[in-house]
Amino acid sequence: MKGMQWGSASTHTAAEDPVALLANLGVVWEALALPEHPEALALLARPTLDALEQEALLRALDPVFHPLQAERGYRERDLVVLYPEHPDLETLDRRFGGIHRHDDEEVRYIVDGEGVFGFVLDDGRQLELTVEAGDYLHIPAGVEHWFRLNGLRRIKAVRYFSARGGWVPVYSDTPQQQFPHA
Ligand SMILES: CSCCC(=O)/C(O)=C/O
Ligand SMILES: [Fe+2]
Ligand code: NI
Repeated sequence: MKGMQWGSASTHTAAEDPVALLANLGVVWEALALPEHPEALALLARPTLDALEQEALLRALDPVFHPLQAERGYRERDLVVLYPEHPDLETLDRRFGGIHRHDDEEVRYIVDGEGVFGFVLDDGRQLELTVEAGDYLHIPAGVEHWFRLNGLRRIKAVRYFSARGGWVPVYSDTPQQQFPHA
């Protein structure tokens, strides 16, 4: 994790551990080392990947996927590749930038770049985590969260699914607090 920040209306103490607070919601954040796989590292260094390159990268990352498949029952995986020139960046920003939840778990393994996941805690406070390559995030169904790109405007993340389509955003009317955007 690259860092975290609290929402403007979320009083907190320095002693509070955001990962522990998120664990109360069932959110799992873990550091999961990227495989030392020369082909994967070469593909990860590319700004964009075509369909064949994405599949090659997913196969190279299967040593991470297979244990998750056995342990947590994920059946499929695909790749999100966002970069400054991506044609749908604004649409995706709007789609995921608002507070939402999903009817299925949201499981993301960040393999390149950075992104910001925000959460509404069970006491209503809000915080953001800046995630980076090697971060594994599991958001249970129903947890209110959001996602935005940071100034880097670049991320590659593997999405793991038990069932497809259950993670369409269901928007919440919880007002989103202000976060000082670095
Ligand atoms: C980096 S994954 C893209 C964002 C996404 O899938 C989601 O649901 C965010 O909440
Ligand atoms: Fe989401
Ligand atoms: Ni503080």
